[in-house]
Amino acid sequence: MRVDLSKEFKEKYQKLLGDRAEKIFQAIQADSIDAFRLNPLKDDFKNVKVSLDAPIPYSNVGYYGSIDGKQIDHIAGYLYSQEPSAMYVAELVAPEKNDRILDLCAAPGSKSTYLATLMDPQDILVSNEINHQRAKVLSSNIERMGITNTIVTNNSPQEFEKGFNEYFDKILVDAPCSGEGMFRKDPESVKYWSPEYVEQCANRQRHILDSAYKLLKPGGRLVYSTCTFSPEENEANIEYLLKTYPDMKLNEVKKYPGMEDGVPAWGNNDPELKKALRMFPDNFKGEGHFMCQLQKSGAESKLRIKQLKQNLKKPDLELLKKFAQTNLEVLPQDNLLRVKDFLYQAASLDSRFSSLHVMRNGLNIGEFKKNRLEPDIAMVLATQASDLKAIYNLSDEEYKKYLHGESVILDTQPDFSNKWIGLSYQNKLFSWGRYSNKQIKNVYPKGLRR
Ligand SMILES: C[S@@+](CC[C@H](N)C(=O)[O-])C[C@H]1O[C@@H](n2cnc3c(N)ncnc32)[C@H](O)[C@@H]1O
Repeated sequence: MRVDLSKEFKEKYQKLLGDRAEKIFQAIQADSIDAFRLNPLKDDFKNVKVSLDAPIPYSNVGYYGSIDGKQIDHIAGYLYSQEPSAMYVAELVAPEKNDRILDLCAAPGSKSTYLATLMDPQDILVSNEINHQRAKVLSSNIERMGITNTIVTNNSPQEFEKGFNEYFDKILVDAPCSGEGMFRKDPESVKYWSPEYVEQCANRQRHILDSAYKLLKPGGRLVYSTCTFSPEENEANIEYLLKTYPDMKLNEVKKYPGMEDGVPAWGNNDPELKKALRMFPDNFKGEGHFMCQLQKSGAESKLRIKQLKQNLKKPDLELLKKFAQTNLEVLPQDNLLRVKDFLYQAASLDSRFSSLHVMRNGLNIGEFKKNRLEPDIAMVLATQASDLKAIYNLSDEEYKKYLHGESVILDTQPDFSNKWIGLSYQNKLFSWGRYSNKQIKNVYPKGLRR
């Protein structure tokens, strides 16, 4: 589809880029570049039905090419579709052992799901999204990828300032922006563009950066990224940050072929701005992006952390034990938290999180119903086959029916005596099934059926 660039847009970039502008306008009319990532949280993560012939040079898990959202590799969380430029953002965050990381503008979750795979599973990722509907999508992507160390929250950046000042070692601000770098991927978005919209975005981004600064520990690292070209939302905002907070400095980052320096003339001519990184689609195999890594100076002060107690009462614990004895090889023991009727293995028990709108804290194990615990799909997606007592691998026909919401009638009577069965297709676990009398009852969540 042709991207209808406005006269104002073209004139702006002709002024900024001279002769190069025409090349970029042409690149915006070309096809966007598809890519995907593997999920190393799975033991057999390379066991996917998609070509791995074209690896992305700056990512250990990224490949050029497109995937089918209906294939089991996607449904079971082995694959995540993400355009190639965006993959470098998580690499710039570069998680380290014992980090507490905040992804402040996280939906639908492509950076968070990448970050989680670069982190030690014991360390905490807070994945926040201000918009409730988008936060639900984020939460379901975290679930699909089998991630267990993440707290998904639905708050504004300002709401974090009440309890989380100087709390995070690394913060990612993948800011809401005018999206100029994504015009060819989403040609409709060009309709929202205007100089006033760019200004509005820049203004909102500065507010988000003000909050992020407060939440960052001294010594901590902030990564700022946008998928837009505009100087106002990029170099000018970094210039604002450096001027407002003199303890913030830009770090040098590795630039692979096609990655370009930030443009000092698009800020206040500070040569430091060269340390930022730009990707233009005429010169880079990906969409248009800006990103940079900043560091806050100073030494970290000790924070007092009040831990919530595990709050599982004896009868709940008995139900969990009963469920685990029949269905699991391991009993979840640490960080058990009951929230209403739901049982979580919490990523964090820090009481601060009670002040936020938490949508998911770590692994959702299941829901207490009358006299039983019903496991949640999150558990099966985060589990390796060896952790389950019973698994049934569906045939092509059974899989189609199961995804559709039907139960599976078995010809034989397997040794499943009323168990929760891990269901797989092509040997990839993707759901629970409840076995009873030669039938596997369908418990696939309605929202995921197709
Ligand atoms: C570029 S998108 C994030 C993409 C995401 N990081 C990913 O990789 O999947 C920016 C997000 O910021 C959110 N947002 C909008 N206004 C915001 C605000 N004032 N503060 C924080 N986030 C905001 C949007 O809802 C949107 O989900």
